[in-house]
Formats: sequence, C-alpha cells, structure tokens
Amino acid sequence: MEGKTKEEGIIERWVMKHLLLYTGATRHPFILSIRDGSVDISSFKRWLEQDYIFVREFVPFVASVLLKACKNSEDGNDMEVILGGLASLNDEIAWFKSEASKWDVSLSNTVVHKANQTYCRFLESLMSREVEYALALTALWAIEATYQESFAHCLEDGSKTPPELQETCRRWGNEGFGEYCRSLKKIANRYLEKASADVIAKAEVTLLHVLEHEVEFWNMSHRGT
Ligand SMILES: Cc1ncc(CNC=O)c(N)n1
Repeated sequence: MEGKTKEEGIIERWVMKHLLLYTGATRHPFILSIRDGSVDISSFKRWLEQDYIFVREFVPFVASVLLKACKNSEDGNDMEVILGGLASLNDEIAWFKSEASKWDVSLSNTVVHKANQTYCRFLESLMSREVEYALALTALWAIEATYQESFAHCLEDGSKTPPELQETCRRWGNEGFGEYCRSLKKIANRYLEKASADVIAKAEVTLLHVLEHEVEFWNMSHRGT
C-alpha cells in the first residue's frame, strides 16, 4: 500500500466513477423524505415489512461471506469483522419485530414485493461456493454502505427527521455501523488489489447490480411499485 493514500482503494475509485448511481442509492427520494419530515407513514411501514423479509434472506448471505472469510483470510481479522456483522443481525431481527408491533405492522403473511424478491434472488446467486471472496465482499460492503450512508444523512445537522423515525436512522446511521462499513471496505479493497482482472471486472458489475437493487428497493418503499 506504500505510496497510496488511505482513500485511494479500488472501491473509492468505483464510487467516483459511478457517482450518479451511488448517489441514487444513498440519496433516494424516500430517504430525502425521511430527512425533511415529509415521509408518508404508509411508505415507511411498507419499507419496514419488506426489509424484515430482506434481512432474513441477508443472514445466509452474510454467513456465506463468513465461510469464505474463514477459508481465505490470512490474519483472522476479517473473519472477526464479518462475524460481528452477522451477530448484529440477530439483534436487528428482534428490533424489526418490536418496531413492527410499535407501528401495528404484521410481519407474518407479508406478500413479498417483486423488487424485494428479485433482490433476494440476486443475493442467493452470490452465496455459491464458486463466487470469489473479493466479489462477495464487494457486494456485502455495497449493501451495508447504502444503508449507512442513507440513514446517516437523515441524522445530520439540519435534518428534520421525525422523532419516531430517528431510532430507525440510528440503527444504520450510527458511528459504530459506519466503522463496520469502513472495515468492510478496507478488507474488500485488500482482496480486490490481489484479484485477477476477470474477478475485478465481475466485482465492479456486482457493485452496480447492488446499487440498482437498492434503488429499486427504495422505489418499492416510496411509491409502492
Ligand atoms: C435492502 C437493504 N439493504 C441493506 C440493508 C442493510 N443491511 C442489513 O440490515 C437492509 N437492511 N436492507
């Protein structure tokens, strides 16, 4: 890494290269509506019930990345980072249940929305043993970073996020989750630097797919389509 500044990894270059799409995922109108307080509560409830389904599908994906970490990791640190992320999903699922009851949202018998289903299928395709670790890490970082950047934006000075939604924003917008995302980015960058041109090309496409799915997920929540 000599001669390179901390901010100059492959991921950072991809974010700059695809800034329009990245911004589309992290500054979506749904997020902006939370931030300015104009959010439609039925949209928020739709997001809540659909995201609970997504997170349940996300658990095996993170587990599959953990498995790859155990097989590939040189120093054991990345295994611990991913294990920490997986462990926090336990708490997150419990949080969804209590949040849903607070909003009178039923989490059983939810109809899985098309955009959600498509995203979950995409996650499934990334769980296979043949998917390279660098690629899976890129996807994991992008999935987590989208939420981190989006919800952190709703907590910045000047935001008018309604008090009853601030806890949701803090769940992903908090500094600890930000640190987790930075750790994931570092690990992903480290493996991308060593990856073949073919894997690097595939990882970039995967990053774009994640961002597109995230935009569709927000669209579904925001407009119900
Ligand atoms: C659609 C989507 N993307 C990312 C996250 C954040 N990761 C885990 O919670 C999420 N909950 N939902």
